[in-house]
Amino acid sequence: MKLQLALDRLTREECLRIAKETEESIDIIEIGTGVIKEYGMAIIREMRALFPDILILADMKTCDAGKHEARQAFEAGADITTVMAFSSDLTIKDTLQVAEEMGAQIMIDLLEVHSRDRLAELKELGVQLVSLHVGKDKQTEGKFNTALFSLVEGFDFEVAVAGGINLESLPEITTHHPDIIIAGSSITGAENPASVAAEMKK
Ligand SMILES: O=C(CO)[C@H](O)[C@H](O)COP(=O)(O)O
Repeated sequence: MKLQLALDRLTREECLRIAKETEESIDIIEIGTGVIKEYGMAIIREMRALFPDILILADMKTCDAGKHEARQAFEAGADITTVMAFSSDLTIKDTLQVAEEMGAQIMIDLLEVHSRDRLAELKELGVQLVSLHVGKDKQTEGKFNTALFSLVEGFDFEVAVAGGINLESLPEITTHHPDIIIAGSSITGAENPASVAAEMKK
């Protein structure tokens, strides 16, 4: 089970500091969508240079122009980039093709997707990695809960989970054996990010 640190709504300096403080406990550094909007591909390049041995995920949340955006992220040094599950099948196919060509990976973000039919279509398209995700705004109505695993039950996907996950909710979530736990604000907003990340990893 990998731990992915989501760096969202932070300055460049905060991203670098928190990644440095937590690097021993994390397997994947996620450059959040808002951070990419602020700093562009430059921050992915910078993180790649600073953390050559940690996987980097660019949370591009691509929903169109898939080939171009996937290439952009991978050329900047990302190992994984995200594509929205509601995107056209053509977009998903194109990004999977670019990932294969470049030896990288696509994570399909299931944000607001509730239909298992769509999961079957994603499987058919060749998707391997999906993320069950309760968005930031939706978290005001409730954070990630284990009932959400029913969407992917019976499908052979690698599964990441995200949406306000913290030390309190983690033990129940891990009983479902997701492949990747994504934690953002519970680490980045903590007084001591390194100790929360270490505790989560443990
Ligand atoms: O993709 C995201 C927001 O769209 C976040 O990376 C994800 O939700 C994890 O952050 P948090 O633990 O703060 O919810």
